[in-house]
Amino acid sequence: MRASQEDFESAMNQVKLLKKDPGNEVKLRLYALYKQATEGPCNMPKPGVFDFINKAKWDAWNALGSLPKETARQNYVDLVSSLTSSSESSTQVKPGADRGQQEYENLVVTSEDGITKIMFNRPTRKNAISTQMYQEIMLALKAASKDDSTITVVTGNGDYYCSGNDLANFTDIPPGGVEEKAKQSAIMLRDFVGTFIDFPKPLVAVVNGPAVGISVTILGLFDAVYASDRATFHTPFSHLGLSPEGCASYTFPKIMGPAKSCFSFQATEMLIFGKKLTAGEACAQGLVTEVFPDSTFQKEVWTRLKAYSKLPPNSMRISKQVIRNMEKEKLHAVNAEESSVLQERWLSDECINATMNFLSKKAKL
Ligand SMILES: CCCCCCCCCCC/C=C/C(=O)SCCNC(=O)CCNC(=O)[C@H](O)C(C)(C)COP(=O)(O)OP(=O)(O)OC[C@H]1O[C@@H](n2cnc3c(N)ncnc32)[C@H](O)[C@@H]1OP(=O)(O)O
Repeated sequence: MRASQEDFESAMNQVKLLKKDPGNEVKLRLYALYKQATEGPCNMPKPGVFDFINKAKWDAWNALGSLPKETARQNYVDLVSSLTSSSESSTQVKPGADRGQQEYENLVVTSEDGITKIMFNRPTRKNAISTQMYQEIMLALKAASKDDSTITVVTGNGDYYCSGNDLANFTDIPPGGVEEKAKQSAIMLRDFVGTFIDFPKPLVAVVNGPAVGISVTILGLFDAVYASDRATFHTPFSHLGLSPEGCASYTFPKIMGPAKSCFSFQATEMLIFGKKLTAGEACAQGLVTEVFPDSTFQKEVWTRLKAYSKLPPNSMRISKQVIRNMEKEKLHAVNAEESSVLQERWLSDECINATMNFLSKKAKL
């Protein structure tokens, strides 16, 4: 069932009654979804760079791209519902409380109905993963592995699931120079992927829109992947002078390969030639569990997840161990090898030129 006009209006009223200021990121998101739901794609001229407030609003609305009005209305209702429930029955997880520091800057993490939801929250950058965001995702996963929830879900805010590594990560060079940056990044990447390999509870990706790069490769480490039919799956490593990570060099041929072969041309077409798959194609290849029409995606997926979250948690955790443990050692070895190969790749002319072309706006995928 989609959110009706009545649900939408009721959500608008609830926003006015919120006891706690939800913060600027969420307010911008509410604004953008409201505009998209009522007027469709952004139709305002872009404000000047010094008109900060209107520029931020325009960016947020424009970032929703061609998201259908009905989906925006549903997302608005879902967001308001998560805000009202987080201030009432559910817990808005604040890792800062554990760490004695601030909340996540690039994620919205909520825990409700036995499900911890980790939502990428940089919609104006298509949820590209900055260095800080890699750290926040690792922290959020570690917290989720110990909390009371039964299932952990990863999803994206806005029209994208995630556009992969933030290419601006290449510009933040420490005093030790680019070699030092590559070394630190390889360690970070290995730890990041390792957190997914070792994650002890059922881990589900709710892929709300296009997914790129590392956000695609790590899907092979999830226990279920539900995708909207707007989602696409793209690993343009050769276009960027890179090579696969996230254990995809091992998991993708295994997932996509025909039963009698140790090799899969579908996997190589994705990982070497950068072929972008539609959600339907990714499902046919086994990378996606099930595809849903975008208009009913959120409703159907969350109804199903809520039912799954009521299953006995220990049984689910043990089943995951039984299914995954035999592979863990191999996955850690693959992860170490992929990270070490990338450490070299990041210093190559092919990678540096491709990254600079993107950052100087000469090229997109
Ligand atoms: C020295 C070594 C350092 C290494 C550090 C690495 C650390 C770990 C690495 C792990 C390995 C990961 C690999 C990958 O993930 S590879 C994939 C990388 N991703 C991309 O190449 C995507 C690039 N983005 C695009 O091509 C397009 O933006 C996209 C097709 C995703 C969307 O296009 P669209 O036209 O719809 O939207 P915009 O381009 O206008 O996007 C809005 C703004 O967001 C910025 N953006 C989007 N994606 C990224 C990104 N991945 N990195 C940085 N910025 C991104 C985009 O530039 C727009 O910004 P402006 O509004 O300022 O123009």
